[in-house]
Amino acid sequence: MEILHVSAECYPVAKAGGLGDVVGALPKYLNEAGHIAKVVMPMYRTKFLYANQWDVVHKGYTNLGNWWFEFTVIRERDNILGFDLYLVDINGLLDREKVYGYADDTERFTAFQIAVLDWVKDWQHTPDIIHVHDHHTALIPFMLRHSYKYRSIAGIRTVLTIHNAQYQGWMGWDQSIFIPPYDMWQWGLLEWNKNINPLAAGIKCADKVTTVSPSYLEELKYMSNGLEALFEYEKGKCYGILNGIDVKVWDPETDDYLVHRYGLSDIEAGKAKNKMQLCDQFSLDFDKPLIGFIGRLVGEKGADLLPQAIRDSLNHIGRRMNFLVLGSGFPEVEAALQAIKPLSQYDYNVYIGYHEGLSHTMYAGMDFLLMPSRVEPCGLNQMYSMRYGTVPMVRRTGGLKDTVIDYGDPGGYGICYDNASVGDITQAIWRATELYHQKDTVKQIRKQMMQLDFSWENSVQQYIEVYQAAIG
Ligand SMILES: Nc1ncnc2c1ncn2[C@@H]1O[C@H](COP(=O)(O)OP(=O)(O)O[C@H]2O[C@H](CO)[C@@H](O)[C@H](O)[C@H]2O)[C@@H](O)[C@H]1O
Repeated sequence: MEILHVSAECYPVAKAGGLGDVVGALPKYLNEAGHIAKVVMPMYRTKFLYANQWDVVHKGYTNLGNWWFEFTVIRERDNILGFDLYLVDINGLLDREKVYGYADDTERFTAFQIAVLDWVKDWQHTPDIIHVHDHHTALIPFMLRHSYKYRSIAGIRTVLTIHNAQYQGWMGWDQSIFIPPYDMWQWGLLEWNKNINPLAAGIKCADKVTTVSPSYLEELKYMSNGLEALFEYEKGKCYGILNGIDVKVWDPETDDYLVHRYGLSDIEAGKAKNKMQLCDQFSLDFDKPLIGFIGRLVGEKGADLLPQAIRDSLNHIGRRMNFLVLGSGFPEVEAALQAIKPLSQYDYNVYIGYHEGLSHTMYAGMDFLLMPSRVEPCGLNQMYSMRYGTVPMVRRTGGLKDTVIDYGDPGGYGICYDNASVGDITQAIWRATELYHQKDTVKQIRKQMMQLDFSWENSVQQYIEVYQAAIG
């Protein structure tokens, strides 16, 4: 089978979050399973672009409403990612450094999707499946099926994976001219609540829809930012498949970002060295448990609860632990986290921004990773932390519920709580502080977590079954 992934992110080319990790790994493991998987994404101006060799494979001329533009498709020459990688260049729209966050994101991603379909239409051969990810590429199933100019390729099957249903790419009907002329009888497929809703259109039009964990699929039926009824209606074609992690990238024995690498045989010494490095760098106290947070500082991740939970812990549990936060997002959350810094007695620090290398050192050097998410479609951080022997402290939701068992339960290894509230987080922090001093239990938990299998092999088989079902 040949599968073309269309995505806004792909690690290490461009990554803003977990979507990049998944699209950087899944195709590689599909190829290893004997299929042909390729990725096409926008040609942002990132380091990866300048560091590698490319061939031009296609040049096209097309339009977004009244605006006509040229686009170029290039392919990475040496297959260094383990799959064919194509980038689409559209001057004026995609030639930016960041993935998202521009006022014209709707134009950027709609033009990207049109360019991709124009290219596929003119390609010498067609893939069996076009696999799109999140709302940035979710108009493709509609356009492929109903825009007149893609009639010759309308038979290609489509799969949509939802990594995050909070963001849906809403467009006003005044922007409908962006979509290449289509069968007007089908306008209802684009619509949801009086707007064009690309994610909803993708759910309606894709042959199969997947979410990134089984629990998240269930949750979407009663909590999906307005799409609840649609998920209930379309449940027959939806599948929940837990993400894997790229165990080649995320391996404490070989991780290039780590100065002190370690494996199962020297977990304690390895983690101690990494913790020492973090404590030196961020003026923290090595002897106290180190509890960290890595991620986008947004409501979904429960990041707004962190400042109060940290303050309450330091005030009420006592200064028996350290905190280190890495992330960026809502300015008010960033400011509230910065405001704790002057109160630190060598037990709190924060790095505002995105830092891939630091995240790896943190997974290795922390004792605990806090994830108080309100919504967590799958969550990769908890799986990375376990692979690095760091105990996850998660709210029971979505993929967190599917991957972490409380250490108080049979076979358990993590710390779990039910509510995204300051009280529950503080209680979990207290439990972590207590657990930290049970050295033998911690050693045994670390060993157990590092041996858990979160590799892609299992999930890849489930994707293959979904593709086969889509092809019929
Ligand atoms: N400031 C920072 N510096 C360095 N690295 C940072 C960082 N902030 C985040 N990261 C990294 O970005 C990734 C975040 O992945 P997640 O899966 O936790 O969340 P995200 O919400 O982006 O993904 C969505 O898609 C993924 C993939 O399907 C789902 O797992 C998830 O639940 C869903 O919300 C991790 O690799 C993390 O280390």
